[in-house]
Amino acid sequence: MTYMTINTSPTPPEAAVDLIIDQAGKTFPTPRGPVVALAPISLKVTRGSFVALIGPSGCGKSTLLRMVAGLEQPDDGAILIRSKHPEQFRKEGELGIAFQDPALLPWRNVFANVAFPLQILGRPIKPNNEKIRALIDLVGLKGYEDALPSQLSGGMRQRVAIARSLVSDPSVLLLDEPFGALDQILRRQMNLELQRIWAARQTTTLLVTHGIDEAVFLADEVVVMHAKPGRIAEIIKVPFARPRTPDLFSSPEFHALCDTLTAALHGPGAAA
Ligand SMILES: Nc1ncnc2c1ncn2[C@@H]1O[C@H](COP(=O)(O)OP(=O)(O)OP(=O)(O)O)[C@@H](O)[C@H]1O
Repeated sequence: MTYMTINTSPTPPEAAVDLIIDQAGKTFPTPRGPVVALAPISLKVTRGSFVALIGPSGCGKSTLLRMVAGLEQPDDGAILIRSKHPEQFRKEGELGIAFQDPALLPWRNVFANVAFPLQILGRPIKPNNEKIRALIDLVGLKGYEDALPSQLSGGMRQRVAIARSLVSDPSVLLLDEPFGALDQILRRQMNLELQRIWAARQTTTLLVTHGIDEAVFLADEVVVMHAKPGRIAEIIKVPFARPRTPDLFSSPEFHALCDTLTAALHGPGAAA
C-alpha cells in the first residue's frame, strides 16, 4: 500500500527580525589621524536567535556592540532594534548588557547588584523581590544573595553580571567577552549555563568572543569579522541540535566547524 503525504500546514511566517544594522560604520578621530573602526556593515538578527561575533583584536567587535547598545553613534547608516533607536530601547530597559569586566558595585551585596538596573530605570525593587531571587537562582547563586562581590570567585561575579543584565526582562542581550577572564573549565561551565538561560528565556543574544569553540557551541550563527578596516567577512550557520551538551566539544563535526571558522578568520582579505 502506498501513502500519499499531503502537507496541509501553512507556509511558516518569516521569522521576526529584532535587530537591523544597515550600512552602519564608525571612524574615530585620533591624534594620529582617523581610525576606521568599522567600515559600513549590514546585519539582521532574527528574534530569539543567538549570534556570536568573532574576529581579530581591533576588528570593531566592541564598537559594533556599543553602537547596538546606543552607547556609540554610527557615522553613517542606521541601527534599529525592534524598530526603535538603540538608545531609546536601552532606556526602556529592553537591552541587557554584560561586558568582560562585571563592574559590580563593591559595597552592594549580590541581591542589590542584580537589582541595580531596576533602580536606574526607576522601577520599584520590592514587587520584584521574587523575580530577583529567581534570577540569582537561575545563574546558580542561590544562597549567595547577601554576599559581597569581594567574597565571590571570578566566575560567580560574572554570573551576577549576567543575572543583572536580565533583571529588566530585556528582549535583547548584548554580551562582550563576558567569560574572557575565566579559565577553560569555568568558561565551559558558564557556556552551559548561558545556553540554559538563553533557552529558558529565548532572549535574542549577541555575544562577542575570542573563543571559536565558545562561538560554535553557543551560537545559531557566527559572524566572522576581519580588521583594517573592521568589516563582516562571512556569516556561518551552526547546524547542531539543541540543547547542546559537553560531548559536542569533542565531536568530529564540532572540530570540523571550528576549522572552517579558523579558515574564515584567516581567509582572503584578513589583515595580517
Ligand atoms: N574611543 C575610541 N577612540 C579611538 N579609537 C578607538 C576608540 N574605540 C575603538 N577605537 C579603535 O577602533 C578599532 C576597533 O576597536 P574595538 O575595541 O571595537 O575592537 P575589538 O574587535 O573589540 O578589539 P578587541 O578584540 O581587542 O577587544 C581599534 O583600532 C581601536 O583602537
